[in-house]
Amino acid sequence: MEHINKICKEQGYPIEVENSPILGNHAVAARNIPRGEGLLRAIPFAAEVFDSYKKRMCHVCLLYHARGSFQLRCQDCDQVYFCSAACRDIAMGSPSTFSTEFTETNPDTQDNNVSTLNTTGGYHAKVCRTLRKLATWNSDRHSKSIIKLLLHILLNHWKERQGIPTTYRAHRTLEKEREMEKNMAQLDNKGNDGVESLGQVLAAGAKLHDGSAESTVASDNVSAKAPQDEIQEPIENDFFDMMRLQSHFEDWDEEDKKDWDRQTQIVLALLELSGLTEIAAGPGSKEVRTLTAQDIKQMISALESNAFGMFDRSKSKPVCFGRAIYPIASFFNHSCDCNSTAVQADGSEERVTSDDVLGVVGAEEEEKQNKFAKKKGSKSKKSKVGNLSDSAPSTPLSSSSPVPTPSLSSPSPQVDAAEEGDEAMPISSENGEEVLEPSSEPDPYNSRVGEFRMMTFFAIRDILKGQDITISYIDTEMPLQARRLALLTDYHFHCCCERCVREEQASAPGCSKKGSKEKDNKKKGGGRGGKK
Ligand SMILES: C[S@@+](CC[C@H](N)C(=O)[O-])C[C@H]1O[C@@H](n2cnc3c(N)ncnc32)[C@H](O)[C@@H]1O
Repeated sequence: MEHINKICKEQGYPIEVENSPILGNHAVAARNIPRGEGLLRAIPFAAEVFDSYKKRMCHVCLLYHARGSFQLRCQDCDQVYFCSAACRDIAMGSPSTFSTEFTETNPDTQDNNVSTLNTTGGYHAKVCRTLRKLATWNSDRHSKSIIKLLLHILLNHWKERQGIPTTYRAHRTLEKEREMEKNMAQLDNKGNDGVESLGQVLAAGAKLHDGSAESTVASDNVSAKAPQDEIQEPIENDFFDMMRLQSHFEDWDEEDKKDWDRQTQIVLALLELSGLTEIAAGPGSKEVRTLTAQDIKQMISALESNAFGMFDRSKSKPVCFGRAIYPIASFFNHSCDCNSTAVQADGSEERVTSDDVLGVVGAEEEEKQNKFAKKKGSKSKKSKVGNLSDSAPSTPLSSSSPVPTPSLSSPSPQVDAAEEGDEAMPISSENGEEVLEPSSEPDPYNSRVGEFRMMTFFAIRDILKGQDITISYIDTEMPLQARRLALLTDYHFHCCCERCVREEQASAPGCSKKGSKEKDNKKKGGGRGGKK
């Protein structure tokens, strides 16, 4: 974990990842952290939308269109949709290439000043055929969505090996170019009498995007600033961080294991179709090795236990429309009395701050705010991560924290429910749903478009140096047995957090019979199988 700790330190994040035999990899406080301080910003290594929502999510910046569907798409596979020409060009390659002269008219946007830098060469082509095949495969939607996520993880690893920038980086390059363009236009307007020199203008543009301006966490006083106060560069993990995530394949039910044994050969064949069956032999290694069936099962199991849900929170009940994997965020262990929470950006205009998360609003004030939000027709500007439970707790998690419980979500019943739910709500332009016309597309150069579902963690209590930093994966308002059953069923572990131990000891001492009670319940039909 040394390299992750180095990155966190360099970027001013007050966390470290430690390893212990009992807790595995887990986040701890690198220094004392006051309540409300930002802990981390992270970008997904890969994200995947459920088939039935594919037209609503931009495949590149992960912007979700809550009211209808996007129009731009790959016409060959019809599996990936884009909010803008810029996002499409990042995935599919752009018709023009970068030159010092900015391009003429962009045929899609009719915008004369938009340059379409070809940063990626269109990596989507590598998986296009496979996605088309996968779409016609008669398998359950859960398996298909996990396989799609796996495909994109391996595609992103291939991109890493080719030196192709991540979609986030490519998007930032476009933003930077746009900024320079604006600055140059400004200079033109000022003409020869302009007060600023070309050098000054370009330097200003570059400064905006070299991370230093956005990440103004002072290197000499790291603790003085927090991600919620400044736009701090998020952590982008690599493939081998993903490979460090815990897998629980061995704990799966026999039936689930057999299911995946059968599907693994098909998965390997699909990966073969995209030339994605090889991975680097190790971090930074130029040598490669071929993926085995065991690798695939371990990775699928790791995705099941570690992926976060992406939720549409514009509805009265949050709807899960896909999964995203943020390796560093998955190192946060669970506690039923957690000390941090996470918020997932959803492309709304304003950035979330700790005030949004911690601001204790009285019931009356809250009602007023809700009314106001409804009146404006605006959706919530923040999207609390996860929430396995559709009935997300709106009441305080604990008396000291008014924060609804975030949680990891991949193996949740609600994920399936969301997939099912969409059947009743097909997305098409014919059924009267809103389709974004190119003219009304969001500005593709606005970094806030989609936000890449950037996840921000905040401390919801004071955390002392060396203490574990925890989030909650489930609704912690449930009683002990129900909490433990949920964690065993969906995450395959027996929770021994302080609160569980305390409550257990209050009723019957000892936390030694690891999960026996919950396993009994599960056998009696109280829980779901490993593969959802
Ligand atoms: C999302 S991962 C967290 C990172 C994990 N510790 C690792 O090494 O990759 C979730 C897994 O961590 C372990 N875990 C997290 N919270 C725990 C807790 N309160 N009690 C026991 N195990 C826990 C379980 O194995 C669980 O499946």
